[in-house]
Amino acid sequence: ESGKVTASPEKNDSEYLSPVTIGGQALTLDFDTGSADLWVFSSSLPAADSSGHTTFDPSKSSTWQAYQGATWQISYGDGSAADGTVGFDAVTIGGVTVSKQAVELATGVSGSFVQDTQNDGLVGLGFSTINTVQPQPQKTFFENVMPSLALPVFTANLDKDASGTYTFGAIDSTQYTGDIHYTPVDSSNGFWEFPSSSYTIAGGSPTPCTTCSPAIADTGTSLMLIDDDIVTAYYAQVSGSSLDQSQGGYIYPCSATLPSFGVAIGADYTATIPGSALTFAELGDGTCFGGVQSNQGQGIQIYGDVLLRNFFAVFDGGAKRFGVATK
Ligand SMILES: O=C(Cc1ccccc1)Nn1cnc2ccccc21
Repeated sequence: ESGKVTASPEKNDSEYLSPVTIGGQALTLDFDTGSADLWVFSSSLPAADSSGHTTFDPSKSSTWQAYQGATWQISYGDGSAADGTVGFDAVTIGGVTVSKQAVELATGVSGSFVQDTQNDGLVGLGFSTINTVQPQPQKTFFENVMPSLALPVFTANLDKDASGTYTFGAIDSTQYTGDIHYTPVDSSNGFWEFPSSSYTIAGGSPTPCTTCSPAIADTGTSLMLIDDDIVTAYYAQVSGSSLDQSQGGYIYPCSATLPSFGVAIGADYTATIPGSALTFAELGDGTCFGGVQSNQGQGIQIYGDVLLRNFFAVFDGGAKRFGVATK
């Protein structure tokens, strides 16, 4: 079997939201290859926290099974967090159903989730080694459905300021051009992680970097969070740019011409993003906030939506590989 769903961007393509049915209830969730918990705003949240969100009410699902005593708590790199209880229910995405998917009910969420009223929770599409359910980590939707998919893959075809597509179980050849360039994935940290040992700024042949951190493909991150020395070199080529503490990153005049930025996807391919696609947001006063920002020395580079929205991306759970193609 295979299925596809729309991925609709929030403002600035900060995240992409997709329709999911759980126990017959429709919610709008953020598919996140950078984590492995499927959690939803629940009817048990304080009303002040769930106001504006659609909540999942287990008492209204005839197929809900509580997982007595199980709990979860997650915190993300940006400081946001959520926690709660666990059960199992039928989860359907694009016509593809897992009948007993672990569904994590939020009884607590941090402020950024409360404010993001279009987002009713997340579908983690990383590896279940980082699932936070106790006493027993639970499998992701993709891990559960993989054996019944025509191909053990899902693809992300995200677009700039336009709706894209997630597809499970098929590689839709109408969604890309040319070859798909794959790299093996090391899933030992729970991410779709691969080496990224060269980069290019403003074109030309790639600069090798033996000290470059490995990278992860992360649909749940808005920006590209890159090793500090590379980011410094990039903005050195943007006239009028500066590191603005209050904004939390590099800004520049929106009239600036940004150089292209290319990053290695494994050993054989450089994914190059044109400068025109490297602004994340206009700040309203003629300055712009860059899509390329520092990873603050975290030892991992996070290739988020600023990269992914320019490519067709394949997450291959069968061969444990990640691939990109132009489109
Ligand atoms: O947290 C991050 C990005 C990040 C920021 C700073 C340091 C390290 C990583 N992404 N992310 C991935 N999945 C998420 C889900 C919610 C919020 C943020 C999420």
